[in-house]
Amino acid sequence: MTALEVRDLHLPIGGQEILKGVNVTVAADGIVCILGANGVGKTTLMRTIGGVYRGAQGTVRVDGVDITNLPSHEIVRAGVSQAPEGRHIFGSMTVEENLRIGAISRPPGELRESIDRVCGLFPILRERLRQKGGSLSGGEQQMLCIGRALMARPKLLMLDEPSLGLAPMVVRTIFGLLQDIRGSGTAILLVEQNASAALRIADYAYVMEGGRVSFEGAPEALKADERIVAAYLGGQSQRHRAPDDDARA
Ligand SMILES: Nc1ncnc2c1ncn2[C@@H]1O[C@H](COP(=O)(O)OP(=O)(O)OP(=O)(O)O)[C@@H](O)[C@H]1O
Repeated sequence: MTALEVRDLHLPIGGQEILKGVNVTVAADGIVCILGANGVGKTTLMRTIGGVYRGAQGTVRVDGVDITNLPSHEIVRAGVSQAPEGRHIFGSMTVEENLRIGAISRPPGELRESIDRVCGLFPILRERLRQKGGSLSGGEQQMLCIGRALMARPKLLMLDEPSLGLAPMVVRTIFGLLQDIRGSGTAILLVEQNASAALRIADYAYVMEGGRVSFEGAPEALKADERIVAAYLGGQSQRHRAPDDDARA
């Protein structure tokens, strides 16, 4: 089963084609990452899938259902949630109120159980439920952002740069939790500048350049490609690594 199938997706903005025929697939239990330099269309791809940008050509299917160009609230109902870049937590609202906003598309009777599920994944949020969102640390705010997206019980969770501005240890914790989320039945599409961290948890990756996918494959294939390593992984390809390099990383 596929959680997401994007076929030949084109998106014009202001007369300029920003997405130029993108194909991406995420399996129902998959973690897929999208790498690429600034301005190549990664965020635009997520926003087009999520219905923030409309007027696309091509198709976007979620769990087999065509959601191309639907309004974003219908796309949330179809099973797609986003944790956007910059987190966009409501700082003057409590953690619980932030979580409730994420459940707006769901029946009210589910609310308590959904909060429990999210707090099961992120126990620190349970301790902070009555605190204001703005009082949380950066890592906790990222957890709240992901938790809020999970309140909609998505089939597909899209994350845009979740590691941005976070210490390496916090990134490790959050990326570990993404593996738990996948294990709980939600597929993940991850846009990430921190390619090393993303490739550690992804099953498959796409590299975008100029609005197109320029390379795709399993993480091992990316790590073995000298051009990809030089551009995104800042060092030697796996073929040239010393045996103990991974232990030091
Ligand atoms: N609303 C918009 N209006 C005009 N141009 C836009 C708009 N959204 C995106 N673009 C342009 O589309 C291109 C791709 O932007 P996008 O934000 O998708 O890149 P990105 O790969 O996510 O990079 P970054 O990591 O810097 O966010 C850029 O040239 C950007 O200026």
